[in-house]
Amino acid sequence: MAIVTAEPRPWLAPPASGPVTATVRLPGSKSMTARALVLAALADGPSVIEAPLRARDTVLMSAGLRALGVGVDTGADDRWTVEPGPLRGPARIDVGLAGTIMRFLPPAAALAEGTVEFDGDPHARNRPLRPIVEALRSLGVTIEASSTGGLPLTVRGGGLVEGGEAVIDASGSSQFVSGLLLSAPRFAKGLVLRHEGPPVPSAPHLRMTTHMLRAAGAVVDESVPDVWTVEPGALQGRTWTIEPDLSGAAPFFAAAAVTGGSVTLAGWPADSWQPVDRLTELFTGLGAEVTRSGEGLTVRGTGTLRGITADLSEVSELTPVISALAVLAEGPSELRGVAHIRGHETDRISALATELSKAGAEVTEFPDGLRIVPRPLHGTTFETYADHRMAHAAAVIGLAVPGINLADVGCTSKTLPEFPELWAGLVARS
Ligand SMILES: O=C(O)C1=C[C@@H](OP(=O)(O)O)[C@@H](O)[C@H](O)C1
Ligand SMILES: C=C(OP(=O)(O)O)C(=O)O
Repeated sequence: MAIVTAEPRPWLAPPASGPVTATVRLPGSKSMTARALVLAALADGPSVIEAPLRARDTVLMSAGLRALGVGVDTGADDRWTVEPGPLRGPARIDVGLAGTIMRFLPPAAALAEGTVEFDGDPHARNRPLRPIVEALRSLGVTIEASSTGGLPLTVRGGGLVEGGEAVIDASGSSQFVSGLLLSAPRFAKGLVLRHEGPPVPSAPHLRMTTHMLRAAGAVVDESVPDVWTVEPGALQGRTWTIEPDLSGAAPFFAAAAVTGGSVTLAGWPADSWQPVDRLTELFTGLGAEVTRSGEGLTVRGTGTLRGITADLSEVSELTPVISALAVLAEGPSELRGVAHIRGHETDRISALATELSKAGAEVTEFPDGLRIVPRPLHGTTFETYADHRMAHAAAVIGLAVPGINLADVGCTSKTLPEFPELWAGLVARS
C-alpha cells in the first residue's frame, strides 16, 4: 500500500510583534467534506461539492472511494464532482491517519462486491476501531481485523448488508456512530443503532451526520437519547456547499485572543452545522469577544486572557488550541471530559502534558483532561506527533514566546496544507 512518510519539516513559530488584525479565508470543513463525499458516493445520482477541503484526509477519502468504483473528480479547487457507480472490490484503501476514513469507509466497503483492504500510517493502527468492526459483524458483515481489533482490516463485501439492530459502545469516538449511520440507508433493513456505555463525545458531529443524511433524503430518527434509527431508502445526489472549517479556524482566532487583535473568518454562513456556539462560549470564557456579521465570524482580543474550567467533550478537537491559550492565560485552567482524545492522532492528553511542560507550564494530567497553571515560558523544540492540532497549539504559544521550534509542521497537511504560509501571513499583520 502506498503509505508515504514525509521527511519532518522543522519550523520556527513566528512571534507576533503586536495585535494581529486580519480577515482570513480558510478552506472547507474536513468533517463536512468527508460526509459529503460518502453520501455522494452512495447516492442514486451525481453530486457536486462546492468549496471542499483539499487536504490529506479528504484527498485520501476521495482516493478510497475511487478505489471502490466511484467517479470522484477533484480537478477543480472549488467544485468537486462525484459520480456514483456500483461499489466493488478488490480494493486497497490507505486511510492515512484519518479517523473519518477508517470509520466511514468500512461500512460503505461492506456494500461492495469483493474484498476491500484498509491500512494507514503507523499510528493509525493504534486508533480504536473495534466497536465499529463488531457492530458491522453483528449486522452480517464479514471483516477481519488485527489482534487489537483495528487496522489492518479486510472487509469481504457481498454486495449487500442486511442491517437491522446493533448495539455499540461509542464512548471512544462519535465516528463509530457516524460511520454506520452514513451507509445505513443502503442497508436492506436500514439500521437501529443503540449506544451503551459512557457518554458519546462530539455530539455536534453526530448532529452534522444526521443533518446531512436528511439533506440527502434519508429518514432518520434521533428522538430517543443514544438511539439512532435510519430507514432503508435511496440517497439523493445534490449540491453540497461546504462551510469554512471552524476547528481549523481556532488557532487563527486564538491569535486574536493572545495578541489583543481581531481575526475575522470570511464566508461564515448565517446558519452553520458546526458548533459555533460552543466555540463562542469558550473564547468568551477566555476573555475574548465573538461576533457574527456580514463580514464573517470575528474574534476580538480584549487584552485579558483568563483561565477557564471547561468540559470539552463536545468540541474535543479544540483541546490543543485551548490548552495553548491556557498556558498564556492569567490564571489556571482545567479542561476535562476528553478521555477519548487519547485515541486521536496521538494521545493528545499525554502529548500536551509533555510539550506544554517543556515550554515551562505547570501541567497535571488526568485520565480525561489537563490542569494547566501558567508559569514563565521559554523556547523549546515542540514535538508534533504527526498531529496537526499539536502544531496549531505550538504556533499559538509561539506568538508570545520566542524560540518555539516545531519538530515538524508538515503534519498540518492533514487538514490545512497551507497552514505555515497562512500563519506567517497572519503574523506579518501584527
Ligand atoms: O465525525 C467527524 O468528522 C469528527 C468527529 C470527532 O471525532 P471523535 O468523536 O472521535 O472526537 C472529531 O474529533 C473529529 O476531528 C472529526
Ligand atoms: C480528531 C481529529 O481527526 P480524525 O478525523 O482523524 O479523528 C482531528 O482532526 O482533530
